[in-house]
Amino acid sequence: MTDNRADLIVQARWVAPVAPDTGALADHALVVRDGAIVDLLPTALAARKWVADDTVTLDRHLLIPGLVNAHTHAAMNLFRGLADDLPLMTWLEQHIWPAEGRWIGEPFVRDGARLAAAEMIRSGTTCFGDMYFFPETTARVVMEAGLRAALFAPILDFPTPMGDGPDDYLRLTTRAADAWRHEPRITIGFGPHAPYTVSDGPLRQVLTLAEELDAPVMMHVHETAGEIHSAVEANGERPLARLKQLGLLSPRLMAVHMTQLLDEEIQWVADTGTQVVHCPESNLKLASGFCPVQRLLDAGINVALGTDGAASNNDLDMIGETRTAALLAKGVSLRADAVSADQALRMATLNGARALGLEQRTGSLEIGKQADMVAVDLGALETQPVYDPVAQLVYAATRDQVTHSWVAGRCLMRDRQLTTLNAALIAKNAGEWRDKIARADHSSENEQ
Ligand SMILES: CSC[C@H]1O[C@@H](n2cnc3c(O)ncnc32)[C@H](O)[C@@H]1O
Ligand SMILES: [Zn+2]
Repeated sequence: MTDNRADLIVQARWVAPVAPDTGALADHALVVRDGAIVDLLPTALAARKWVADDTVTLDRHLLIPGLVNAHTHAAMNLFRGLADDLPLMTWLEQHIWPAEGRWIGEPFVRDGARLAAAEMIRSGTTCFGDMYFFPETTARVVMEAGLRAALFAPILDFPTPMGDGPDDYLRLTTRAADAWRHEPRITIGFGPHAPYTVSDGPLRQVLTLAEELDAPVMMHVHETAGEIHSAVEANGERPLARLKQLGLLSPRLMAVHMTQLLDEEIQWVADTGTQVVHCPESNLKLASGFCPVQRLLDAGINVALGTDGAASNNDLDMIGETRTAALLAKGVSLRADAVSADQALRMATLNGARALGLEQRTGSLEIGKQADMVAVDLGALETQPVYDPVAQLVYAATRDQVTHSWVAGRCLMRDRQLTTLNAALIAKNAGEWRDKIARADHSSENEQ
């Protein structure tokens, strides 16, 4: 093997590596060998230095690290639009949990995760953090799609279609972690659902097992003011204080939502290195509240971005989510410099990878990392003229301008054509699920 052999060179009008430098490099080429990035250099030099099997020239495009959706429930794509315009607990208790009780099983999770995987690839996501039932079914879809994911197996106090209770869920998670430990594109973690659905005993077991297996933990925390009020009324303690007491606050924990935070609590999160996942559109739609993102960033906390599931967002569009995060932070802090375009892109990429424990593999276009990247065509009229490519991506571009996607150097979308998934079949299956679910909903209405 000669030193100058490469598998792929992508020559782009701009490359935004996110790290070590922010901003965009003009007319640069990224060189890939054996799935990893081996060089990033001016295009004019690349042809002299490297010989590649395949060269892709993208002369209107911005090449960025693949977006990292740090919190979603992929299979819930099949519940998109099932229950809208409701607050969190009504939405969950009266609509989503009954629907999950009726429909969740491996076929639902397989078809829902495929629909989500196709949507994610088409909108620039290459890696996601997922909390949902039957995580190994989702893992098989991730492998088929060519994506990368950290899958958090649910832990709850009560029975569900996946198991009888905490002991069952914990057993399933450890078994799955063992089964997938050699697959570099899959990480299995623990997903204790929320402080109000998991009691202290199982939470202590999650902590012990996660440390033993060196696995990440994901939990919905301080999503609404109601969650805090009920906890204080029931146990005289705010949920975050309880998690701190149990020893759960650490870099291993991804605390999702975090809309209700006292100054003292922000300090605990910073001191323990706890990761925060901000889901602005789900928080807006369920009227849950606002995460104080700029205050968290100022305290040195790693803040990642997630869409949450398509049943509460209602899409898995990380470009849209990034824009919402940047705009909302300005409104909430009354500071126009809060969450700049560069910071927003970092939250949507490197911060997500860090939160998921995948920072060594993905999240930026740095030599040695896996070649997880997407190209966005900024040549459209709607994104002309281009003064600052990163600002244009965050404030003006839309997801349909994503043209190419690669994970570990493998192409998942070329010129908007999916290469690993069958879009027509996925859409057909989604329609069949809709018919079944709507028919059942309709007949139960008639019974009442
Ligand atoms: C235990 S699997 C995941 C579980 O979480 C539910 N869910 C989806 N979105 C939210 C949210 O914003 N807050 C709390 N719980 C949520 C989902 O329906 C599954 O039951
Ligand atoms: Zn969620």
